[in-house]
Amino acid sequence: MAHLLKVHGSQNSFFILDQTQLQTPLSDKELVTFTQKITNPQNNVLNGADGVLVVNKPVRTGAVAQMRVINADGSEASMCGNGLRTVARYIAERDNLTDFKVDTMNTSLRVRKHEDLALNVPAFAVEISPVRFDHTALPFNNLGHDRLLDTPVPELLPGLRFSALAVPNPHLISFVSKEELAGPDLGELGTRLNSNNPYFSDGVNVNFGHILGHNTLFVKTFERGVGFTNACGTGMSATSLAFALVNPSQVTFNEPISVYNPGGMVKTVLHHDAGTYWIELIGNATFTHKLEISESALHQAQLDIADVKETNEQQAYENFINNLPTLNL
Ligand SMILES: N[C@@H](CCC[C@H](N)C(=O)O)C(=O)O
Repeated sequence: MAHLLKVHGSQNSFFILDQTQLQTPLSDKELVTFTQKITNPQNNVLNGADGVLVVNKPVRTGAVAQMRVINADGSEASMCGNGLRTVARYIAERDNLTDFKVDTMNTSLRVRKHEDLALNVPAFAVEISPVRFDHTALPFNNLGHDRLLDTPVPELLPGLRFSALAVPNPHLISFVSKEELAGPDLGELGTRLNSNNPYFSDGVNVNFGHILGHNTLFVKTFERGVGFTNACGTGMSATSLAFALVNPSQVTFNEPISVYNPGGMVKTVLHHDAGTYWIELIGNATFTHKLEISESALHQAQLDIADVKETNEQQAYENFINNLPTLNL
């Protein structure tokens, strides 16, 4: 029997599949088919998910494992911040570690166990880097700019200003009013830029940030390969850095920023060392269910789940979010 975990970070939900525990790892084609099926809520496996996090053996010296991120539509992302926290916890418990490195598509990133976010809400801190601003890193084209930093871009949406950061997955960010946050713009722009369009040829994660105060933000994300999500870890990290660069008087580096999102709250800490930006993302790593499935069912993407066990961690997470301050949004 193979084991899967259903997990979430700020209710950005995933299945974790540890390929090192299988007799035969899934091929890339099998991973795509399996992900598209198990994440689809209509297939009734725990209401689907935003993606599958695949754990493999490390590929770089110094890392203890590799994480691959398969989005719900089968595309592969270079990074996933909420997902990395849950994979960090999985590996920490599997290998009895507290501070180590995990390979992602472009680089190895440091992860470490953090004090619990609240009673019985385990938390991890993960490095988000490298950060790039140039249009080749996203990539974007045909907008008449090499980089966007609080730049009006009427081709995208008249009246809003945009910043673009790769961390290293691509993020487009705009700081908006309460009314704009609640309106249709995010869904329309996210859908347009993740379909065939002249600007973002590989699609882009679109984040609307709403400033709540000093070092305090709300972020809502339309995620590439997924659609609206409860939270996007790399999106909240990129939006935190854009917040500091666009509104320097409202942000202190090296001190936690509280980032609220539709699924809860995380902390980010901005660093600027030797001319290089990097971000620490701190938040819950919650395991909600353990599942068993035969290896042959996995390979054939047959969702014959042999057993599902609830972990009882979700209640503690819900207590945590019920105790967050009420936001006037
Ligand atoms: N939700 C993730 C980001 C997942 C990747 C994204 N869909 C992409 O294609 O870049 C996060 O928590 O960072």
